[in-house]
Amino acid sequence: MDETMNFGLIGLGTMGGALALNIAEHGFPITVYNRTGEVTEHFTANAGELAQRLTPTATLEEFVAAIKPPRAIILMVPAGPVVDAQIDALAPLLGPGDVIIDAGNANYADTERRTCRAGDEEFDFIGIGVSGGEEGARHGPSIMVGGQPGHWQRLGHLFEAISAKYEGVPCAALMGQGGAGHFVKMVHNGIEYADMQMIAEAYSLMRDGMGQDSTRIARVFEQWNRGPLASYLIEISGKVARATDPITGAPMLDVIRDAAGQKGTGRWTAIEAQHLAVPVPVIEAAVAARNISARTDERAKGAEVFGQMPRALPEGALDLETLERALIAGKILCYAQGFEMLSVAAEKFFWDLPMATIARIWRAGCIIRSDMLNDMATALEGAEGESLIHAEPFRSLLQEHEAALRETVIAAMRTGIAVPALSSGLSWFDAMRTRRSSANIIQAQRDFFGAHSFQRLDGVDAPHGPWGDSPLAEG
Ligand SMILES: NC(=O)C1=CN([C@@H]2O[C@H](COP(=O)(O)OP(=O)(O)OC[C@H]3O[C@@H](n4cnc5c(N)ncnc54)[C@H](OP(=O)(O)O)[C@@H]3O)[C@@H](O)[C@H]2O)C=CC1
Ligand SMILES: O=C(CO)[C@H](O)[C@H](O)COP(=O)(O)O
Repeated sequence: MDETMNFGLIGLGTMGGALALNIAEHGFPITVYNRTGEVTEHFTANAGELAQRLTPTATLEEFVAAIKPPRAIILMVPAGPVVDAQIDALAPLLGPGDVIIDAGNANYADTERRTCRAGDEEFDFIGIGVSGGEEGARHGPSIMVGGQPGHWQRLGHLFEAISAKYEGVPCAALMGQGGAGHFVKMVHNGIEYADMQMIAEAYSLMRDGMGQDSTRIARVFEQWNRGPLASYLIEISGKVARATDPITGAPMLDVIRDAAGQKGTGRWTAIEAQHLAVPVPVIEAAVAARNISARTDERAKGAEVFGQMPRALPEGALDLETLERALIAGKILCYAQGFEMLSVAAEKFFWDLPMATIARIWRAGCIIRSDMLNDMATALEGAEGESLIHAEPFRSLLQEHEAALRETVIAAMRTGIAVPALSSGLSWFDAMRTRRSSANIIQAQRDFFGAHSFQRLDGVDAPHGPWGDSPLAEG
C-alpha cells in the first residue's frame, strides 16, 4: 500500500462538503477548493475540530501546490462538461503519480473516455460511484470503485475507511477497470428508481384505492420496515408520510406537487439496457412513470376528456398484507433484472464485475440498502451467472408471493390505478416462464413484409413462408 498519497477535494456542495468532513474525520488531512470562494470559507469556518485537518485554498494553483505529490484529487462537481472543464484546468498543474478521482454521477462512457485521455497525459484518472446522499457522504457511503488493481492498492484504504460498514465489513470495493464503478452506480440508481416507483404505486393503492390518510399510510410503512421489506427507502417513506407541513399544518405529502424530477441516471440505465439487449422493464417503467408525472397539463386534460382516474378500490378488493407481499415479489423481480444487466455488461465490456460483492457493498450506506441485499449477496455467491429468480431463497419467495402480486395488479387495473412497475414486473415474470411465446407470429410478419426469414421448429431448412399476397411475392 502506498501511504504517501495526499488528498484534495474540489466541489464543496452537498456531497463534496460532507465527503471532505468524512475524510478528515478518518484522520486524512485534506486540501479543499470550491469555485465560489465564500463557500470554502463558510465550510472551513463550520468544520469545528475537523478544520485542523482541512487546508482551504482560494485558487486551483494554490490548491494543487498545497497537496504534496503524489496527489489524489477528488472531484465532486456536476456530471458532464463541468468534469471535463475541471480536468482541463487541472491537467497542466499535475505530474506523474497524481490521480484525479471523479466521485460524481458520471456516465460510465465519459469515464471510459476520460480514463483513455489520462493514458496520454502524465496524470491518472479513475471514476468512482458514491451512494448515500449527504448523510452517507458524511458518515459512510457505499463506494463502487472503477480502476486498475493498482489504484485499489493505492486508494482502497481511504475508500474502505470512509465507507459505510455492514457488520464491520466496508461497503467499498473495486468493480473493474475504466467505467465499471460508474456503470454499477448507474444500475444502482436504475434499481433505486424502480424501488421508489413500486413504493409510490403501493402508496397510490393505499391513498387512492383504500382512501387511507398519510398518518395511516405512515404506520403501514413503519410496520413493513420491521418485516421482509425493511430498507432505507421504506423507512424514509414512513418518515415523509408522517411529516406535517409547518406552513399549513397539512400532511407534508399532501402539499408536494406530483411531478418527479430526475437527473438522468435512471434514464441512462434504461438506455444502456436497450443497448445491451437486457430486458429491465421495471426500471424502464419507473423512468417512464417519472416522465408521465411531469406531464401535469396533459394528465389534467386526459382526466377531463376520458374521466378522472384513479378510482377507489371496491370494498375488500385488496388488503394490506397482499400489498406487502406484492411489493416483496416486485422487489425481487426488479433486482433480478438489475443484476442480469450487470452480468451482461460484465461480459460485453470484459469487466470481472463481482456480483456478490456488489450486493454486499449495497447492504449499508447507499440509498437502496435493505435487509434483502444480505440474502442476495449469499445467493449470488453460489450462483454467479444465474438469475436471482432461480436462486434460493428468492425462488421460494416468488412462488409464495406471486399470487399476491397478480391479485394486486388485477385489482389496480380493474380500478384504474396505474401500477406500471408492478405490472411490468409481473409480465416479465410471466414471459420468463413461457416456453412457447408469441414471437413466432412476429417472425412470420417480418418474413412477410421484408423476407427476413425464420427458423422452423422441425429444423427443416425452409426459411420463408408461402405468403402469396406478400408485397415481395410478385418480385
Ligand atoms: N446529492 C446527492 O444525493 C448525490 C449526488 N451525487 C453526485 O455528486 C455530484 C455533486 O452533487 P451535489 O453535491 O449534490 O451538487 P451540489 O449542487 O450541491 O454541488 C455542486 C458543486 O460543484 C461545484 N460546481 C458547480 N458547477 C461548477 C463549475 N462549472 N465549475 C466548478 N465547480 C462547479 C459547485 O460549486 P459552487 O459553490 O461554486 O456552485 C459545488 O461545489 C453530482 O455528480 C451528483 O450527481 C452522487 C450521489 C448522491
Ligand atoms: O445518486 C443519487 C442517489 O443514489 C442522487 O441522489 C441522484 O441525484 C438521484 O437521482 P435523481 O436525481 O435522478 O432522482
